Amino acid sequence: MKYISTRGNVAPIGFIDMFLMGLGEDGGLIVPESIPTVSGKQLDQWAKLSYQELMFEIFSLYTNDEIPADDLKRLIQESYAGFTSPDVLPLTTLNDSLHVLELFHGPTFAFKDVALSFMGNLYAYVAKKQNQVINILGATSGDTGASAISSVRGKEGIQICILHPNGKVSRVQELQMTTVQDDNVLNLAVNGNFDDCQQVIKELFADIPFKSKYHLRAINSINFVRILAQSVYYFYAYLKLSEKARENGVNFSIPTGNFGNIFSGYLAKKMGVPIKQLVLATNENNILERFIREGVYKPEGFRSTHSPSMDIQIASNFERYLYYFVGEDAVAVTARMEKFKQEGQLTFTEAEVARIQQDITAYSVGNEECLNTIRTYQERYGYLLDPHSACGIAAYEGAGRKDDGAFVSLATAHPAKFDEAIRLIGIEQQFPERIQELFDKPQQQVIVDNVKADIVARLEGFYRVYQ
Ligand SMILES: Cc1ncc(COP(=O)(O)O)c(C=O)c1O
Ligand SMILES: N[C@@H](CCOP(=O)(O)O)C(=O)O
Repeated sequence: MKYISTRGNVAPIGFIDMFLMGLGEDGGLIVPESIPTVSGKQLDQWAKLSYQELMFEIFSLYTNDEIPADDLKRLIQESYAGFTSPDVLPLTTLNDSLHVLELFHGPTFAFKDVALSFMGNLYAYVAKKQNQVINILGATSGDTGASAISSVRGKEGIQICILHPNGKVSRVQELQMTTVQDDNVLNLAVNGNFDDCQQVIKELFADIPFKSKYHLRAINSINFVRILAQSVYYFYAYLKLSEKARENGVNFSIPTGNFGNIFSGYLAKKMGVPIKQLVLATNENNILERFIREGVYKPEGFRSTHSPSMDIQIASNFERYLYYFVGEDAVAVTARMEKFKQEGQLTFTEAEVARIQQDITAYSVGNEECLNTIRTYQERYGYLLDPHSACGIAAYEGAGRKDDGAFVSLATAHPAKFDEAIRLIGIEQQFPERIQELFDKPQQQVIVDNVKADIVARLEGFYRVYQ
């Protein structure tokens, strides 16, 4: 298996090189040259596998044996040892057709741990094998940063800098990132929003001399390994449902911001998971919903919502979807992305919108609707949703076709991470100990304006130069 760029100007590379490259050096996103498929028979044979065993099988289709099987198995086992559920990702049934896949039982209580616990270990493995310094640069609206820091803090050969929007993450997210005292961690709190942070890091990844000098590495979903690791939970959810529950197929409702969570489902479907509907849930930052409903991809005023991790306008993985939408034609992707850069928007024809809607159904969730959903599900099922997971459920309620098989709604964070919203509906929750203890710890972060030169100066003072 080789990997190429959506813009067509990266010579095919192997798995480890793809992992290290992160963003394509031509500014595109990395995708596999061809997507491996899994037959129904093979899927059935995987039904009894543990999460770790399933992940090993799926990754083996992509790694070209560049990581010996025993090493890959060990890395996977170690990555999920810190998850608190024996199932890693428990599937909770709320009613005959609605199931919630809980992706938040990792060290930082959000779904990002599913991929990043593994990626942290993989970076440490590569650093050791290749005697490399790994300088990680990431942008976060709160969860990716906390999870990435947790996965590499104190690890030899790795430095990590995370940019987050100052004052626009939840209190717990901020504490999770900034109470880490290890020397290999730098938190930059940027006076701006998540899109500003993401813009800066994408520019730095596209600056090849800078990237090479520091050997910059990505943990965001621009890195295909993130997407691949997240695709595993779609297989897992499908296989965890009883044969009876999934006899008419399976559908997913997916809280989405950077398009990574849903793109992983799109990939799993292309690999052979018999998924019928992919329902994309956004909050009031609904560029993706407008793209799917109206065929206009255009950022509009940023809003702070009760689901701050999804307060995103420009979605990284949109380009990966575009690549498959235009028939894996890198020239067409480049032309459209160039147009987007020039004109600030992309429009799609009616016929194209109809095709997009065959792939994905979209629903945007207002702030009040988000809170009402949390309240209703607490009353109806005694189940406390976090505001992001509530967007997924609201989208299932508002846009899912219920007569079309089982529905799995992805629960992407623990409600304790977003107590600001939970309190608004009058619910007082007990925090898990690992969250409660954060409130007594000192914080370390550097507040910077959204000025690229200032951010670069901070990075240059922090990263080790690769010799
Ligand atoms: C809790 C939570 N849910 C959902 C999402 C959406 O995921 P993605 O941006 O990968 O689509 C994010 C991050 O954006 C998140 O942190
Ligand atoms: N919600 C994310 C935003 C970054 O997205 P990523 O999937 O590209 O890492 C976060 O919590 O930081």
